[in-house]
Amino acid sequence: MSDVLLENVSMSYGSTLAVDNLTMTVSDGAFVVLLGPTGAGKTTTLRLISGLERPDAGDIRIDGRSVVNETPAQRDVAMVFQQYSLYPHMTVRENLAFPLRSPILKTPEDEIARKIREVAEVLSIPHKLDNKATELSGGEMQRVSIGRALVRDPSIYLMDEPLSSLDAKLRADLRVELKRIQASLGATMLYVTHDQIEAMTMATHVGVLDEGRLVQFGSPREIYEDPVSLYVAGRLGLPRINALPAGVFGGAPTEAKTIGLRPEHIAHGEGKPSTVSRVERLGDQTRLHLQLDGHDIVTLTDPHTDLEPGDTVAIQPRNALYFDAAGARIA
Ligand SMILES: Nc1ncnc2c1ncn2[C@@H]1O[C@H](COP(=O)(O)OP(=O)(O)OP(=O)(O)O)[C@@H](O)[C@H]1O
Repeated sequence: MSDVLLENVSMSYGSTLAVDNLTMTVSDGAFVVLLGPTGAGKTTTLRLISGLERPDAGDIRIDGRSVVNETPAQRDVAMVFQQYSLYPHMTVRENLAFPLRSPILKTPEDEIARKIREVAEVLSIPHKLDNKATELSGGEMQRVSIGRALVRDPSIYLMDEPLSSLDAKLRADLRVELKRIQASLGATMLYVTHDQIEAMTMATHVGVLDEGRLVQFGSPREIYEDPVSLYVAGRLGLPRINALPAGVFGGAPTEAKTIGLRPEHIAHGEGKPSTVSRVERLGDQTRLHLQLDGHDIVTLTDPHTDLEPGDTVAIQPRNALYFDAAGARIA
């Protein structure tokens, strides 16, 4: 596996600047998750590294070697797309073997057989190896797509929401399995997801993109606890961080325009009276929707709470984050 470095990389589609002067290192063995809303440039970043797109400016290095003039095959990256992309006329076994038989890798047949067995086991598809790709369910096809990357030992795995089309149980199982495989292989991974749990549990580092720019890079915990802006604070955490006018509870720094309160950073029992507007019981947690001076707030409460809409709850902030008028963090 390898270090992958993007250095001042920019790329436009026509007049749309998709990636804007992006500098980022994916270190050997790191699991980097890219976060950002739709259109932020996540997929384009993966396509630039894989060689499916060429940067207009900047350099991309794999293990110190500039790869911008190399073909995707020469770069030796493995990409998994959100939508499976299998060869429909081939069996699962042939699909998995395909990348290993490339003229560049030329893997011996006994090793191909061993790798296919291993990967099929991990992905729970050994009984499907002789099926045609078209004879699989959507979830099975996506597992084969992931398997096609995992049979290889590329310089980096690039995965674009690989689990998003799977059902909840399979997604949870494969999340744990992918993380285990990555850690045990010491694989370098760049992974796009909108899933909060995947980002928090799989990533060693999170990169937050905003309109093609990297606005923060750090451990999931840093991004969650110490965001540089309101935009970054809104990318991690479910329910999302509450953003309210800075003065609602008093005591805000003078420059502050907005107070950011994560659901778990709202203490109940003392402070300003708020009105319960909705109680959402999710089983393991109960979300409390509150109204305070005309603002909606979402917080968490005891799963067995007796609170009902119309009740009054006194609340006060604990560990608030403050942001200025431009959304930059000031405290
Ligand atoms: N083939 C294309 N032609 C023209 N514009 C494109 C093309 N692909 C992407 N774009 C534009 O480039 C920008 C970045 O797109 P990109 O797909 O990288 O975003 P993303 O963060 O991956 O979004 P999503 O979460 O929806 O996948 C967007 O404004 C998008 O509309």
